[in-house]
Amino acid sequence: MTIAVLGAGAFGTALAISLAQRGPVLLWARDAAQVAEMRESRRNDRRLPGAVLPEVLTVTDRIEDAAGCDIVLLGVPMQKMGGFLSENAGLLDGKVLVSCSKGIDLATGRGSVALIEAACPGALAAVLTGPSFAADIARGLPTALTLACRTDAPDLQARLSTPTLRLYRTTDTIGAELGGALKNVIAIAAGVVIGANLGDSARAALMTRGFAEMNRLAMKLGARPETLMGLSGFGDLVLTCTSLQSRNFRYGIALGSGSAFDPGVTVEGAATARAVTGLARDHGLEMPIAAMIAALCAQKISVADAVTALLSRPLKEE
Ligand SMILES: NC(=O)C1=CN([C@@H]2O[C@H](COP(=O)(O)OP(=O)(O)OC[C@H]3O[C@@H](n4cnc5c(N)ncnc54)[C@H](OP(=O)(O)O)[C@@H]3O)[C@@H](O)[C@H]2O)C=CC1
Ligand SMILES: O=C(CO)COP(=O)(O)O
Repeated sequence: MTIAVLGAGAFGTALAISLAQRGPVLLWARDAAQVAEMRESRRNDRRLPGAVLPEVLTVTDRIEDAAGCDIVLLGVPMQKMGGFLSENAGLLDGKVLVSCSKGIDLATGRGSVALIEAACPGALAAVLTGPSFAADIARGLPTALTLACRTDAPDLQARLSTPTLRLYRTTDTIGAELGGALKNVIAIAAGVVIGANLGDSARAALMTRGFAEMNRLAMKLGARPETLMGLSGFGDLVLTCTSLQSRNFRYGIALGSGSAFDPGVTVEGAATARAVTGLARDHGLEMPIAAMIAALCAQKISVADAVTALLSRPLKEE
C-alpha cells in the first residue's frame, strides 16, 4: 500500500524521497502550479532545491488521492495543522496519521497528537520527530528519528524505516512532541547569543538552562524523562542550536545581530515561544528563556535588555 505525504515542504519532500527507497509514495502539494512544475522537473525547487524526486514518487494536487493510502504523513507547519485537519477530516479520519511537524498550536495550546485526535477521532495518531534536516534526509545521509504513538507500533516503525532513516519507537507522544517543539525556542535563543556575539560559552549555558526549561514543562505535562534525554529532545536540541542549516537558529542570529530575515521562511519556534509562555503561566512554571524569546520575537524587548534580565535573575541552586 502506498504511503502518502501531505505537504510538499522541505521536510515532507525529503521524507517522501527517503520512503521511496522502500516503494511507491504519494506526495501532495496544495498548489497545482507547483505540482505541474515538480512533475516536469522531478525536483521541488520551491522548498527543497537540489533534491531529485525518484520515479516511484507520485506528485499530486488532488488530496483525494491519499484516500487509498493507509499511512498518511502530515508535513504542514504546526500553526496550519488544526485548520488543515478540520478541512480534511472526512478524508483523514480512520487512517494512521503521522505528524512530522514541530510546535505547539497557539490557538489551543495543543500538540499535534491532540489536534489529530480532536479532528479525526477514528485515526491512529503518531509523531515522527528528532534531529534531521530535510536536506540531509533527501541526500540519503544517515539519520535517526523518534516515532511516538500511544499504542506501541512496531509495524509502523518498520513501515517508515528506510535504509538511511533509522526509527526508534516510544509510546510517549507528549515527550516526543514537546522535545521537538521546545528545542526550536531554545534554538532561536542560541542564535540570538551567537548573533549578538555573546560567545560559545554563553550558548552552552543557554542550551543547558534551556534544556532544564524544556524538561520542566514536559514533566509537568506528563512526559517521561528518558524521552527528553533522547533523539526528540536532547538530540534535536544539540543539532538545532549548533547548525546554520537550522532556520530557527538563523532567525535567532538575525534577531541577535539586528539583521533582516525573510518572513516567508518557516520558523516554528516563534509561535511556540508564545504558546509556551501561556502554558507556563497556566501551570505556574518559570520559563524565563522562552519568555524572553517570545518578547524578542514580538519586538517587546531589546537583546541587551533580554540578556540583562536573564543574568540578573536571583541566584539559585542548579
Ligand atoms: N525542514 C526541515 O529540515 C525539518 C522540518 N520539520 C518540521 O516540518 C514541518 C514543516 O516544515 P518544512 O517542510 O520545513 O516547511 P516548508 O516551509 O519547507 O514548507 C511548508 C509546506 O507546508 C505547506 N502549507 C502551508 N500551509 C498549508 C496549508 N494550510 N495547507 C496545506 N499545506 C500548507 C506549504 O505549501 P506552499 O508551498 O503552497 O506554501 C509547504 O509545502 C515544520 O513543523 C518543521 O518544524 C521537521 C524536521 C526537519
Ligand atoms: O527540526 C529541524 C531539525 O531537526 C529543523 O530545524 P529548523 O526548522 O530550525 O530548520
